[in-house]
Amino acid sequence: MDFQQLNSDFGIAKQLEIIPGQGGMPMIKIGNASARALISLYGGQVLSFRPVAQTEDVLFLSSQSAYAEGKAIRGGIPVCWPWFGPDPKGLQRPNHGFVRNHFWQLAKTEAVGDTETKVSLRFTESFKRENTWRQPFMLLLDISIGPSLQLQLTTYNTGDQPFSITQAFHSYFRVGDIKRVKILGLEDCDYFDKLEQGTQKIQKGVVSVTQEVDRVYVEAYKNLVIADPVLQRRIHINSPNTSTAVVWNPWSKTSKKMPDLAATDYRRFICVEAGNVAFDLIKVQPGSRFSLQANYSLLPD
Ligand SMILES: O=P(O)(O)OC[C@H]1O[C@H](O)[C@H](O)[C@@H](O)[C@@H]1O
Repeated sequence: MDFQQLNSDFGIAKQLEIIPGQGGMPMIKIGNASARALISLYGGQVLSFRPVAQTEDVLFLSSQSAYAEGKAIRGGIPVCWPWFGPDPKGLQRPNHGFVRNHFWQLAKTEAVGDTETKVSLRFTESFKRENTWRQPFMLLLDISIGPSLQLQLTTYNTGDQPFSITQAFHSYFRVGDIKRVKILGLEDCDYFDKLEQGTQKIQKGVVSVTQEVDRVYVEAYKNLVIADPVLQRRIHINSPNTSTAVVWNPWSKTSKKMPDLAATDYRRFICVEAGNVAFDLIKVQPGSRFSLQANYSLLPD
């Protein structure tokens, strides 16, 4: 990786630098008047986002994470595409698709004054991909680092056949104490409980997490809030083009089976994932595109 060339093509003085990160992987380090952020080209993954007034990161990143080709980075916001969860065809292809396990290309960087920095990453069909995904495509991930964190993942169908995808921003949010967190905005929604073979249930009241959870909420609201009384903040998640949301925390027992999480890490994060998951299948016609968007902002609790 030629960091000098990357910086000469994409660096922005006093705002954006491409650095060798963990495992020598290229990472984009951003600092502007609004926030600090770190984005990995491997996985096209935002690893850190911290508005300047905050002492704690908005995102959780595991200190035990692997930074190795073929493995996903545990934390931040992995991109799940072109399927969410296990391989829909049962062909043993990776969980959550393949783009979180490959390098993306840096396509564009831009400073909007000194308060917002924009980065666009590209993943094209010419990249190494699973040989069982043959549909031509191009993915563009637009990231805005400002007072809030904004993501837009656009899928372009560049072939002559339609294809269908599921997808998600698998966001790991840093919380003060999982047992005291409340997730607002899913009240009365139906959900599939993945821990009980997908049994359908109804959410009564706000979501609190006191044990392992793995749920796909359907007809979920576009605005969700994680209320965190310990860090005294609320994380607002807005995702206009989705009708599903996933809530996941592995808790102590399942965490122990995960080599890239420390034993007590489950207390410090919650995954609330905006996406088009399960029955929210998106069909992308030849020559057309679809954008998954999410906006993450903070307010005091
Ligand atoms: O370990 P990973 O492949 O990153 O998946 C981690 C988790 O992601 C999602 O939240 C799924 O709903 C879970 O079933 C899965 O365990």
